[in-house]
Amino acid sequence: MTTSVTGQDTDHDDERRPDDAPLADGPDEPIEPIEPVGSSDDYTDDRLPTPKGASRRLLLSLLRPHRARVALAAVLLLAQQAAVQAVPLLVAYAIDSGVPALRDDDNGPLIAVAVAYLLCALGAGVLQSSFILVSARVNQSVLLDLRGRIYRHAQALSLDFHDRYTSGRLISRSTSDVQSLRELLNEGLQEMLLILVSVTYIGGLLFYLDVGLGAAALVSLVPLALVVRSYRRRSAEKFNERSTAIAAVIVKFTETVNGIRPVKAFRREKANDASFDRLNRHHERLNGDTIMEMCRFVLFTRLIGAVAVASIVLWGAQRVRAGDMELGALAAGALYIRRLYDPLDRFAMLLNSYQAAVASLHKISGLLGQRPDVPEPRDPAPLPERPTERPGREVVFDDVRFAYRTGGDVLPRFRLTLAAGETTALVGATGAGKSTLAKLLARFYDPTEGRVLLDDTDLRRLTTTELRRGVVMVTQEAFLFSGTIAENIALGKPDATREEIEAAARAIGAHDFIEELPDGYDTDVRKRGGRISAGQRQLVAFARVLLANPAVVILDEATSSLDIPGERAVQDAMVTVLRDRTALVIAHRLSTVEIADRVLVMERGRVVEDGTPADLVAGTGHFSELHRAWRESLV
Ligand SMILES: Nc1ncnc2c1ncn2[C@@H]1O[C@H](COP(=O)(O)OP(=O)(O)OP(=O)(O)O)[C@@H](O)[C@H]1O
Repeated sequence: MTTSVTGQDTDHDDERRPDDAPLADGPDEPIEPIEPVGSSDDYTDDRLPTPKGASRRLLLSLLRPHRARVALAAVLLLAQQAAVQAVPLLVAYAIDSGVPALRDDDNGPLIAVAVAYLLCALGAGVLQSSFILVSARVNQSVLLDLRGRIYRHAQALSLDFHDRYTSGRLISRSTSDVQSLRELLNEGLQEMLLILVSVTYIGGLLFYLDVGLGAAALVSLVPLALVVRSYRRRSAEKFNERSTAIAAVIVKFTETVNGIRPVKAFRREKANDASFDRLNRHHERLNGDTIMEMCRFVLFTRLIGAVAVASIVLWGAQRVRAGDMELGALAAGALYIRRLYDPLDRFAMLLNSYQAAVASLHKISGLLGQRPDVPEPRDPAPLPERPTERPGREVVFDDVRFAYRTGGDVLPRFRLTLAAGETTALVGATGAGKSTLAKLLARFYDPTEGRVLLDDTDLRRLTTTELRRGVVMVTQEAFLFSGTIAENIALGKPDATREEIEAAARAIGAHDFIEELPDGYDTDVRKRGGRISAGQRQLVAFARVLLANPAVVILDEATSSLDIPGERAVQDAMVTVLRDRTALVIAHRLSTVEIADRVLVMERGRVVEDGTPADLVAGTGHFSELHRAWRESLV
């Protein structure tokens, strides 16, 4: 998708969006190459090449700023578990010492046990709430940071990436994938830690009560560990597939909503229903698979747990009878062993959310690992001062060759100079390479070979800010962002005053219609009454450019003709925008070509005719033919 100052998608998007083409290595990067994470990107299964350990590194980098809170949460958790796990010990003490003392009329030990119990229960409650509070703060910050990172990164990635990855997938990353991480962090991780800490405590306490009991419990954990391992392995793949499947559902949904006009125009509703239904069912089927895996896991762990508890209690009873163990120790031991196995069902659920989160984190880290094909320079060069005596800047395509990732050369090697301050019209059949040439000048892509120079400075050496100050592209259908008309114009210069905004609108001829809107410049473009026509949107986009005041402007003229009064207004505005700049116009109208200083006719990626409009009309080439046809169509 090609976005510009107007934020609009240029043509061809739909043809290039599909994920089905295998992608070759990225273009050469002569200046400051950044190692791409991977070269063969298979987007069909929604996975980007992710280096080993990337998810872990991502999680650590998210947690690092909250080290102190994480440490505090760990201490709170350890203390809370110490309080919780002291209870069976108190029971053992009550049975073995409290009850015999009571028989001797000494109720002191039992009262001590009761007080200790109360303190433990109270302490555990307070510690647990503090733990929840501290960890919730960490989780919130982590998720906030992660969503922000995804958004910033998505904006920073090149058009080439967006052409292939689709907006639906990006939405899926920042919604359902972040959500599954949220579920893990908010509930899953806390409980998992709780279980792990409690299992460690219980193990230690069982050994303390009786070495035999401890050893028996430890042995019973071996089959359990095997079952957990096998479940993790089997379900990991299922979760990955499920997360891919939900992304496909979201992709289909956003594609339909984004393309609702063609959907209706071509009566695609039924066909879309069918394919959406297929994707939806596929996702549900995978969901069912993950639930089956969990059922299997619960069944096995329950079985192992029941057998282990029964065997240990029977064996312990024998030892009590033989006088090898105190009754209190057996009672406490039985309580501990139950506590050891009780949370296992929960553990299965937690493993589920853990697996889902791992799959999501993997995908997110794959996305965040992508490097822009059009990177920021490490050694930026400033643009030279604009000489006052001449407007615009000189543009040179210096031995440029260009191929998209997916095919052969679209622009074979060429050299082209656009003189400062001149308006050049690009004409040619569809697919000739006009937009590609324009996109190279806007640095939406970098040349495969050669350089694009702006006043002798390679575009690759300009920072984004400097580049956008120097070159602005306006695409066919001006896109308005949510906000007011004034805000939309001010995109060209965020610190512009209201006077400057109005002056730009006046110069473009947009002031009158803006004043007639319900709230004038403060009309919200997404609200009722704020809807404006295609021609008016163009005018707003032109006012934006005028305010941005770039040295070079690239214009992709709308192919569809506007109504005549509208066209006149747009045409006049265009002349204003082009004045005193170097301009490259992908021209679809004769009137536009006629105001150009120079016309380039393109055919299969090459410039086949080059001259002033008058020269070319007088000649015998393609342009004179085109010109004749144009003239005839106007009669
Ligand atoms: N992102 C892309 N990935 C792969 N191929 C592309 C991409 N964009 C354009 N192409 C191909 O490059 C060639 C030139 O396309 P380009 O859009 O530059 O033509 P154009 O002259 O601007 O056409 P139109 O007048 O229809 O806009 C076409 O064959 C097109 O299919």
